[in-house]
Amino acid sequence: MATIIDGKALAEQVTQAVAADAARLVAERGVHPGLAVILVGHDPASEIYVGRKMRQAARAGIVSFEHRLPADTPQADLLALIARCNADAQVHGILVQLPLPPHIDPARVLDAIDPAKDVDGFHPVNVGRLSSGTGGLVPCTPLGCIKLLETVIDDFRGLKAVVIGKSNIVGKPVALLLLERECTVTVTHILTRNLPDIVRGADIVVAAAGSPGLVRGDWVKPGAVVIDVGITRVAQPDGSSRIRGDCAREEMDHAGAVTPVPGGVGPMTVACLLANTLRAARATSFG
Ligand SMILES: Nc1nc(=O)c2c([nH]1)NC[C@@H]1CN(c3ccc(C(=O)N[C@@H](CCC(=O)O)C(=O)O)cc3)C=[N+]21
Repeated sequence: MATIIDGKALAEQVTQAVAADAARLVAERGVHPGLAVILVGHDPASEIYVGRKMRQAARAGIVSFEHRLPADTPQADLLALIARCNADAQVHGILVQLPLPPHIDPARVLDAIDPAKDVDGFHPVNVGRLSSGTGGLVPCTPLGCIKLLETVIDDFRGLKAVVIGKSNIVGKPVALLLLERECTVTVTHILTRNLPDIVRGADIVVAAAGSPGLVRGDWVKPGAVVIDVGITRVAQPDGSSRIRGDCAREEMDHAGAVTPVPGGVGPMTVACLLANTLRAARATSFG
């Protein structure tokens, strides 16, 4: 039977470690870690995620500053708010929840965030640092994937990793993190030919296509480790809905280890946001 990697439990460990470090930062340096969370509009999923981030931040001793803006907020107003957060010494991390309404250019918004406060790791400076392996803030979901993998893999060197999905938020950065650990990395996507055959060669599979049930049991080599990043709400015949990942979980008994959905990558994303905020807060009190 495949090991089920408990993302919720690991996220709780990370959150507790952040809480301990945050308390020390307050006691020793008088720095209280602060996170600005900016939500534009009323996307129901975003409201839930933002609520979860603020609740976990509070548990870790991070002060959050919530900014809820109407869906028709002009881009210039959002940029002005970001400029104020950049200048605010109480704010160490800035998160602008995505997706943004269509009249706002996400690239302009991400460019406006001070790279030192970019706890999502989406600013071009941090993207560049990740690609050159020079220590910027790393996107939360990819960081969570690596921490989950580290619970079952000691030595990544030379392992074959196949990433499904090439987004800037997950696919590309997780591929870079695996490459940094000296995996042999193949990045695939929806137009990749013979995808099942490519996945069959993998020791590590990171499924981040957003396509529920895409990865079937016979795509996965016995003993492989499968990280399921997909979180899709799908309707059930009885009218209710449930969350599904990108992997057909019931077909993965022969895998070495798999992450569940929910309770896998999702909670780790939030915990890594807290860890990044603490890192950003710490950096301001040195040098
Ligand atoms: N700037 C920005 N940064 C983000 O990190 C970001 C974002 N925008 N926009 C949306 C996505 C999505 N995201 C999730 C966070 C937690 C769970 C999570 O905790 N999921 C639980 C519950 C799932 C459920 O019940 O809905 C789980 O998988 O167990 C999921 C998804 C962060 N995102």
